[in-house]
Amino acid sequence: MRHFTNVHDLGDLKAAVKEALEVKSNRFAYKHLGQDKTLMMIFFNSSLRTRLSTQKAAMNLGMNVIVLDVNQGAWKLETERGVVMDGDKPEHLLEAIPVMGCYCDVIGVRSFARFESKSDDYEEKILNQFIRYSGRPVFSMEAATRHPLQSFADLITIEEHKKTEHPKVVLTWAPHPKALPQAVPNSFAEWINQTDYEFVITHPEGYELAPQFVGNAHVEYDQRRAFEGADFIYAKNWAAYADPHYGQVISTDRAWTVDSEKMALTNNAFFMHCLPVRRNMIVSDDVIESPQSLVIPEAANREISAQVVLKRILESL
Ligand SMILES: CCC[C@H](NC(C)=O)C(=O)O
Ligand SMILES: NC(=O)OP(=O)(O)O
Repeated sequence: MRHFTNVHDLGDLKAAVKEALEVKSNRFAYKHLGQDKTLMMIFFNSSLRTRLSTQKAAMNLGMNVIVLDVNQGAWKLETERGVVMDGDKPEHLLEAIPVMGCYCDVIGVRSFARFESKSDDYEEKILNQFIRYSGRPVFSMEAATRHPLQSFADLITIEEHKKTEHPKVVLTWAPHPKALPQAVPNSFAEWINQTDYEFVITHPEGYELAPQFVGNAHVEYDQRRAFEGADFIYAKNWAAYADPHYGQVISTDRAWTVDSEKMALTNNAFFMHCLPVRRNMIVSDDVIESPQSLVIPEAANREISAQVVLKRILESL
């Protein structure tokens, strides 16, 4: 595998999950793969889980790791070609990217949607420049439209905990005071649509995700009806995608907060969230603290999803 940016890069998902569970049970068995190889992790945005789990995965594989927070310590980067650089940005991405590629063997990039241009975001303008100009294998640590390392960890977690072969999985919007990217819900939908689960997406009108990600999922505007009989509840906030409200918060209705009363409508469902989560906006304290909450094992599986991705990239070098 050269690059990892979406579900299709992993090929057969059942095989990928099987490999992940093997790695999970013997995670230090592959140190030879990463010997004398360097991972460079580049962050345009904040991170806790991705930063720590991906570094841990690289160390499990014997890799050296360099972490760069672009907006803290590096030069502010111009990303637009053709701009006269007489402002506050002393360096262009088109030099910085190949330079960074000189110092490593594999590059991970986090670059969220900027909500300035839907086309720039949905064409993955920043991530694709790293793929085009770094000369190295590149994987997404959450880009503008997807978060594949998270979605792979989510799938591993569901496969580890499902009680039926074809569980009902519900992706529910929940309120948040800030305009958050569509990357996590897009990616979760893209991955779950590749499974044979029953998949329902529920959100207020106006929060429809891009059709390419919704796929064959059933969209239900009545959250309570969506929760009926569910086996997994995956909560996440996202800003509006549809024009003219792209990137905007059009609701902070806390009637959509996931609480025990709503969870009682489900088939004793597990609760999932990628974290970080705003308690009592997205989910009530008692639900995220309940025995049905998988948020911690879900976060732990980020080390495993990253290790499988890095392992496959190293095997292809
Ligand atoms: C993993 C989630 C990262 C980011 N969350 C925030 C709070 O910016 C998001 O919603 O995409
Ligand atoms: N879920 C996730 O990617 O968390 P961070 O944003 O903390 O990396």
